[in-house]
Amino acid sequence: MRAAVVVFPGSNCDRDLAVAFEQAGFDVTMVWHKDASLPAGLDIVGVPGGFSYGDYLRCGAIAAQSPICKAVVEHTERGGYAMGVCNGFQILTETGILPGALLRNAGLKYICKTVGLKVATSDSVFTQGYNAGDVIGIPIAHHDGNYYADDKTLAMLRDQDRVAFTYAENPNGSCGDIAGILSENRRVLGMMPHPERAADAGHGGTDGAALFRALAGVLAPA
Ligand SMILES: NC(=O)CC[C@H](N)C(=O)O
Repeated sequence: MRAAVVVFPGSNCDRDLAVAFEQAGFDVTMVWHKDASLPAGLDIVGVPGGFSYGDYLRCGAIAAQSPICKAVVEHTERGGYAMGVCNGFQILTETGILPGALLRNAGLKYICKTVGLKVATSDSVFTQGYNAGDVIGIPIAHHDGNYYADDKTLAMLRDQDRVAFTYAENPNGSCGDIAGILSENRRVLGMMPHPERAADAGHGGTDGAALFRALAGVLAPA
């Protein structure tokens, strides 16, 4: 199984995401933002957290214009799997791969703590290792994690069962307590909390590991 992790100037969770993929059994290739293509035979691309391009303009806005993001868009348009964590989620919304936007936290402060995350659907390759309704402990670390979408988009996400995770206690003002969403074909996940920071006993929590294990279970060659 092959995963790629995109690296932007300012990414700081790229290695963590790579290790989480590796521990689940993926071979991982790091891909630089200036590369115009993804490795052949890829099973999933990870867009990591961090401060791409210093968060200038808007978090993820400049990264979304990079050569590699054009390749990520094409990969998802072909039905390829992708997941974006934190800044990666911001980038996926800026590319238009996922709907909505991440605004400044309602309290205008950077928040770094472990939060209770409710699994809203187990119907995806990312969340099938959990039961809907499970509350898991996953760290957040962001100042722009306030998910916004207009009412029509929120209704569509709910109707299509595309809300992956909600916050048990909303830390940032996100519409509908939304912490993570799925694409229409359920093959792209964007989430603000960091499952790769709770994927190993050394992290102090392992609730994120089931996400990577589930992915590996589905994407493993038969
Ligand atoms: N951990 C992250 O990816 C941070 C994302 C972004 N720089 C923010 O603070 O909102």
